[in-house]
Amino acid sequence: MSLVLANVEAGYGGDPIVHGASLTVAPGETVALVGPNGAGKSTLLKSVAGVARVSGGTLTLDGRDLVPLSPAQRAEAGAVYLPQDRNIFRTLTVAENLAASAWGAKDIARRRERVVELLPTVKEVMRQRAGGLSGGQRQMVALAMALMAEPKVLLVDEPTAGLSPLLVGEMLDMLIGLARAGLGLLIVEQNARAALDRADRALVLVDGRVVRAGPAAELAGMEDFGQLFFGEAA
Ligand SMILES: Nc1ncnc2c1ncn2[C@@H]1O[C@H](COP(=O)(O)OP(=O)(O)OP(=O)(O)O)[C@@H](O)[C@H]1O
Repeated sequence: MSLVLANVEAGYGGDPIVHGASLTVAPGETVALVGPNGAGKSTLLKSVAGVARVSGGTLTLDGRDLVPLSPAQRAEAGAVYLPQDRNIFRTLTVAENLAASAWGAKDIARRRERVVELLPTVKEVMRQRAGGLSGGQRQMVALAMALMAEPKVLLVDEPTAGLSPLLVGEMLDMLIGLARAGLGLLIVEQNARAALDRADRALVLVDGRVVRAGPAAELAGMEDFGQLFFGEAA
């Protein structure tokens, strides 16, 4: 088991926002965090990344306690965070962007080859300036940049934000393809149905608490799905 959270309480220094969340992400597995706006999904993801504060419970990656580590140390340990608003350097080429995000690694060329194996379409835009790419291509480059850190588990916050409905599916399929290649994937996703259709397992967060957890396909079929997510009448 790669990433393990047990009874995690997390927030930003004031009252906790996430209360007692437990989850695991194994290599090769995709776990989706879904739930209504403001439920604490991003905060839970940030608590793994080291951007939000863990005030209770335990958080380990391959048995190593992540809580005392800085965000950079967590990335080095293998827990790599891809924030929703990840900046790419618009005036640099894609190749330069990838090199800049390899955390000073000495084996940049090898890492880049591995990233191209995982995301072959990146190769087509490698020499282009990032600022000239489409929104979907820029998302892909941001993902490729995160992969340059060689994550064991990738923490992705709303990867489909701002994408057209057609690209939502493509982006999620691409992410799940990465997980199948061996890394663990923890995704916060607004498009709950699209995520549940594809992920292996899922957790539904409401008011900072995990109210459902299980195989994604089972959660997709739950009777009170609409009520939980959209406040629809049962
Ligand atoms: N940096 C911060 N400092 C203090 N409170 C914050 C911070 N970021 C988020 N919050 C608060 O934490 C709560 C949960 O927000 P969070 O972004 O984790 O929810 P979410 O489920 O990801 O929602 P959304 O789907 O709208 O992004 C909200 O009340 C929000 O105002």
